[in-house]
Amino acid sequence: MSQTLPASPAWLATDRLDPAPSACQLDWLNEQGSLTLRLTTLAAGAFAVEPLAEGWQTLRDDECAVLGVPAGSEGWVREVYLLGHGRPWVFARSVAARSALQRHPFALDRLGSTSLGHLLFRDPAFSRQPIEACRYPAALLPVAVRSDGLWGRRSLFCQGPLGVLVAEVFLPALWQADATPHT
Ligand SMILES: C=C(O[C@@H]1C=C(C(=O)O)C=C[C@H]1O)C(=O)O
Repeated sequence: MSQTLPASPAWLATDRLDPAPSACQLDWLNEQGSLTLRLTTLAAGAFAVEPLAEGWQTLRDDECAVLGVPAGSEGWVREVYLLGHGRPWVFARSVAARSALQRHPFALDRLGSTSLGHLLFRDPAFSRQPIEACRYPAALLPVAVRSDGLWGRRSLFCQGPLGVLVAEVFLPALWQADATPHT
């Protein structure tokens, strides 16, 4: 029996999404600044990063394509929840190719509950490529937050030949929080 592979996200420029997200969702999808900073503001400081899984894995084909490495390449994978008031608001998966990290060390594996954003937005040498978005395949989410049709985005942060691909999936609890700011 053939093994069914998890769906691969269909990433598109955010102005090509059809049907289009709501204006609020598009505003978040297109956020050019640090998501950590924006979430911290929305949470009035009650923000945290919860690491879920970290380690060397075979990267997905769509990740290898963006990182410019052969399909089936290994890389460091960091999956986290970004929490507001202790609730998961965003699921994030950040990856970098082993071949690039061996040449250009980057503390992706030593962050723990420190936000990756502090590294990427601190050093001006990191440039961000255009943001893409998709309805993120539920099968690629942690079971606890698995749901069809959630909006996800990804962008590649580059520092010379080092690329860090960051994907963020916006969870329903964020839309509730954004609609009703915490009192
Ligand atoms: C890129 C950023 O870093 C955030 C922090 C992450 C982490 O700590 O793993 C992952 C995704 C990002 O939303 C950011 O703050 O914009």
